[in-house]
Amino acid sequence: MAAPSSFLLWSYYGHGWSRVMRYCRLPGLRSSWPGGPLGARHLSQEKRATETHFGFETVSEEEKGGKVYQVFESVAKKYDVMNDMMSLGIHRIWKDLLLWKMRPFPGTQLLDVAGGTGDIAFRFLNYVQAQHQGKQKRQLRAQQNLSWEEIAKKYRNEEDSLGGSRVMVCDINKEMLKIGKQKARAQGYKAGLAWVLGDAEELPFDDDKFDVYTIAFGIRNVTHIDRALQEAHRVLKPGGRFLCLEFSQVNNPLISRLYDLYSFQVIPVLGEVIAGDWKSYQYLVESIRQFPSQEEFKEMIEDAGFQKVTYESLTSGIVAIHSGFKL
Ligand SMILES: COc1cc(O)cc(C/C=C(\C)CC/C=C(\C)CC/C=C(\C)CC/C=C(\C)CC/C=C(\C)CC/C=C(\C)CC/C=C(\C)CC/C=C(\C)CC/C=C(\C)CCC=C(C)C)c1O
Ligand SMILES: C[S@@+](CC[C@H](N)C(=O)[O-])C[C@H]1O[C@@H](n2cnc3c(N)ncnc32)[C@H](O)[C@@H]1O
Repeated sequence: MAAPSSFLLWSYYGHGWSRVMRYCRLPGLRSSWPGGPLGARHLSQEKRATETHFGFETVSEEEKGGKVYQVFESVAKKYDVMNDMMSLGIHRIWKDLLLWKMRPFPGTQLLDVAGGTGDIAFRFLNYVQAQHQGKQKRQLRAQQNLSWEEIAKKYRNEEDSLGGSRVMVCDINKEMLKIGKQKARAQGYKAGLAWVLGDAEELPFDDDKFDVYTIAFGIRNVTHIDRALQEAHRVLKPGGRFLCLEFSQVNNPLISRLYDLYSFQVIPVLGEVIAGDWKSYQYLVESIRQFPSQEEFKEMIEDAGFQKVTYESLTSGIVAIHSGFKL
């Protein structure tokens, strides 16, 4: 797993800086909050039930799911390369940090919602396998008198190499899952991994089923974030943990200004050049500005019933990891 770079350390400790500029300050880019997850209070009573946002566009709630589906259907093939290009690989460090925060134990049952092309799931499998192998080696060293057949058997047992841990990747988009499955085959991930097509707002699982629920860069795209959070709470076992990696609010004015310039001037261009898709990357940067701040999102997680809710801002608040427990 990659060690945090000096850039990351700079950014990691940047989260204490003052939050001065809350929203995008590029002229004409964002003059109002068109009914965001918390901003619905700006809409009339009548509109509140039906309207939401898709980037900076106001759309009906019925329309939003279809539009989000089209975005990820369109970007699926270029999704991984775009992430490396846009973030110069920094998204990998954020995802590693999510795993380090999770610290899964042997036997952890993980549900990765909006799991897309499997980035979190593969990291989870690498992590639990490394942990389990380390533990097995220590045990083998302690049991000096095992025969070589017994030692070889321990190494061969694929399921056992994960110590019973499993990850279920759930995503609403067939194309993203297709790319994820292809990657899993190519990289040799098989044991302890399952894929399911499903909506974060209506998860196809029983109550109290998972130890950990993760959602990385997914919840921003969901129409009813409150429903997705309630579903996360429902499917977690008592004692289970919710972890969300998502874009958040930058609190340093200078970095915020550069980040806005980069987001609006560079990212759609990269989208067009690499993926032939300006619009989807315009949606990406707009949807980031619509998402609630660290504190607002923390409140939403608490409203869904989670306790001990905390968050950590990374890279000056470009992203944050929120954590909560079902107690
Ligand atoms: C459709 O929905 C989606 C599609 C997807 O593919 C993915 C997602 C979900 C998203 C992810 C999994 C992660 C995606 C990552 C990002 C959106 C990028 C996050 C951004 C960063 C980590 C870098 C943050 C940048 C700054 C703090 C500002 C620094 C910016 C600059 C120095 C450049 C300022 C830009 C201008 C003045 C405009 C003109 C510049 C140019 C034409 C030159 C172009 C420059 C570059 C390409 C270099 C960019 C530099 C960086 C990326 C890193 C810079 C690092 C530092 C300053 C330390 C999804 O939902
Ligand atoms: C930016 S990708 C994140 C993929 C992956 N978690 C990662 O970190 O690279 C967002 C994913 O959310 C999925 N998604 C959007 N709305 C969803 C919903 N209502 N339920 C489940 N997945 C959804 C999309 O299909 C897409 O695969």
